[in-house]
Amino acid sequence: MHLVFGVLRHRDQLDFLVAQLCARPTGQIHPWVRQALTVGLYQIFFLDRTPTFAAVNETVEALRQAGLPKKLLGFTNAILREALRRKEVLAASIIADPGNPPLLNHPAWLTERWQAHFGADIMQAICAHNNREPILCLRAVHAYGREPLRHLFQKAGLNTENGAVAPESVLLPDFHGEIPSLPGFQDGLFQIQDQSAQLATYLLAPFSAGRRYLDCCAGLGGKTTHLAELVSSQGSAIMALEPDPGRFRLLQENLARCRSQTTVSVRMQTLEDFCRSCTSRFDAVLIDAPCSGTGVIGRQPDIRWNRRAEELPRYQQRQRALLKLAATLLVPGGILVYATCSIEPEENQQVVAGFLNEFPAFRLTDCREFLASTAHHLVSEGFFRPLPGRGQDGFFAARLLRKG
Ligand SMILES: C[S@@+](CC[C@H](N)C(=O)[O-])C[C@H]1O[C@@H](n2cnc3c(N)ncnc32)[C@H](O)[C@@H]1O
Repeated sequence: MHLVFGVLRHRDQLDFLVAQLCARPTGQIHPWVRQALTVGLYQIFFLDRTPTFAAVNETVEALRQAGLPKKLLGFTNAILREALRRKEVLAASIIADPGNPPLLNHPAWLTERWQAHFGADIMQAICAHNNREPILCLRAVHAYGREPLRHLFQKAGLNTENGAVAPESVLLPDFHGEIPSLPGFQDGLFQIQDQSAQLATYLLAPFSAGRRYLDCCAGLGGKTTHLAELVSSQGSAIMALEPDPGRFRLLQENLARCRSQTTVSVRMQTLEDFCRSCTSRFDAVLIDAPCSGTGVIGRQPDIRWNRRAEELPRYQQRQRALLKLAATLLVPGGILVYATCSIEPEENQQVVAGFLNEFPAFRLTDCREFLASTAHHLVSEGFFRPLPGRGQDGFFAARLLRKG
């Protein structure tokens, strides 16, 4: 997984190296050889824990096991050895080549739109962030607390940091192991959750007694479990929907691990199906909508290569439909939080603007009031919209109030 993700995070640079090292045009190289070369070159140029002879031998061996002819094995071997000979000069050329545009390892349609929306410097900072290995970010459960959790990790020899923006967040910058091996996992002392996602749940405030909450797109339950910790257990109830069977199973597991006192009911259902039979109304509804995921490309590096600009209107259409449905489930005075892990205005501000136009009974409230002061700089025009950065994913949330 590390090798595959690494290749996806450095694809432009690796393709550039292949082009420098092979006399024939890249398009004419056998596709398996080309892919194997990028995996070998990734280890040679970006990893210091793989001995170079192993990177060469294992790459050639992988192609041998795939049944490729000897001639192609020899070709691969020769290219990788040539890369070792010219490593220093080539390494310098992929970092900064003054005569050429920087190799950003993102498709042009994304870098061009980010440059247009945020300017060249921020676009390059987002790409640089997405090209680094992400830092593991956890949310300490409310009842246990962040400092005791850090203490527990420190006793196990783990290096930890407080996240800069979310009050319950703990970063583990050097940890690359199995999550269940972390102390406190089985006891439900933390959940894996990025800082931006952690902050989003606070927008569902108030958390007073006797309120009913609906999490329309619960996924693995990152926000559902957080909400279950934040709400008053006195008479409050949470309903969570997740139609995907695999995610639904993990949602149930995560809820069981979090051991909250609050009643959480779960349904393996779409919002559309739920609305058909639901007669109850809720005080707060969260719609964490399916989206392009351009805010989480650092964690899921394949997203940058798999998405297309033409897909954004389709996402928008679905998001508008889900938001409209969710709005029908609120009591007067209720709170509707719309969120995505996209940084594209089509999926965010445009969806909210279209909704407010169509539903004058709702108005936007300023997210700042509900977030810790450490996160106030992430709010603009009332929206919570952090860009990808250290220990923080790109995210969007709007808090809408149904007028009384
Ligand atoms: C962005 S993810 C949710 C992440 C989750 N809230 C969390 O905090 O971990 C969106 C989820 O919506 C679910 N989904 C997709 N279509 C849906 C629909 N029509 N109704 C309800 N959920 C849906 C997807 O299966 C996916 O798990």
